[in-house]
Amino acid sequence: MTSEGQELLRAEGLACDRGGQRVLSLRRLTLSRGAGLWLRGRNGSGKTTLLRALAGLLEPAAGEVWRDGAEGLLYVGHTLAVKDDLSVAENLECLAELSALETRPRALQGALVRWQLWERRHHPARRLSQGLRRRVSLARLDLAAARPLWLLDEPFDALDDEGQALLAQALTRHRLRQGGWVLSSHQGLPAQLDGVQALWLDGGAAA
Ligand SMILES: Nc1ncnc2c1ncn2[C@@H]1O[C@H](COP(=O)(O)OP(=O)(O)OP(=O)(O)O)[C@@H](O)[C@H]1O
Repeated sequence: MTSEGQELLRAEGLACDRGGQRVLSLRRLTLSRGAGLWLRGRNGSGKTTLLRALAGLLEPAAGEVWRDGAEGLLYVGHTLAVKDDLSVAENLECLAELSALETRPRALQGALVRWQLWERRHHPARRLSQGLRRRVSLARLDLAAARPLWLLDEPFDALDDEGQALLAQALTRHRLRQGGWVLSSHQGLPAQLDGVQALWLDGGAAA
């Protein structure tokens, strides 16, 4: 049994190096169940580095990251892992399998419908615009309800207003079921996400 406000993620005294240089120092970051956190900062300020460290994909030079639960996390990187030769539906299934997410046909169908990809489900991904490719990548969020922690690198990139609204809905639903997320975004977040806590990174130190 989990309850609102219970800590989902904590990092303390974190320092990360890339190419032998210190690119991130962060005294403390916490995320509670039911909360979201928006990482902000200029290009190169360390948003991707921090997300990868929080996901356990990058070993910090110092400090500790603590994550709640055996239920795990979902990390969605900025690079679109969408394969040109696969159809929209095949790509989603492949992404779900790679992340060991739900792959039952009904769940996959529901995700395609929700992200308004159903009509294009047989199209090869090479025919998709960048924004539609981003939707294919993000549709896996619908299959990741059981992962309490989502870490998303620039998920709003290339999305039109409708795509942004779909993502905002997915993020809100996750908070309502007591999941939590950390995402980076250069652009302002849609109005549905007003009030989300922001953390500014400043290339080496977090404000
Ligand atoms: N593989 C790497 N080798 C060396 N330096 C790297 C590497 N990856 C990132 N860096 C450096 O680490 C710093 C932080 O990069 P990072 O990608 O985390 O920033 P970011 O805030 O996500 O940037 P952006 O807004 O451009 O996506 C930058 O100075 C970058 O040049």
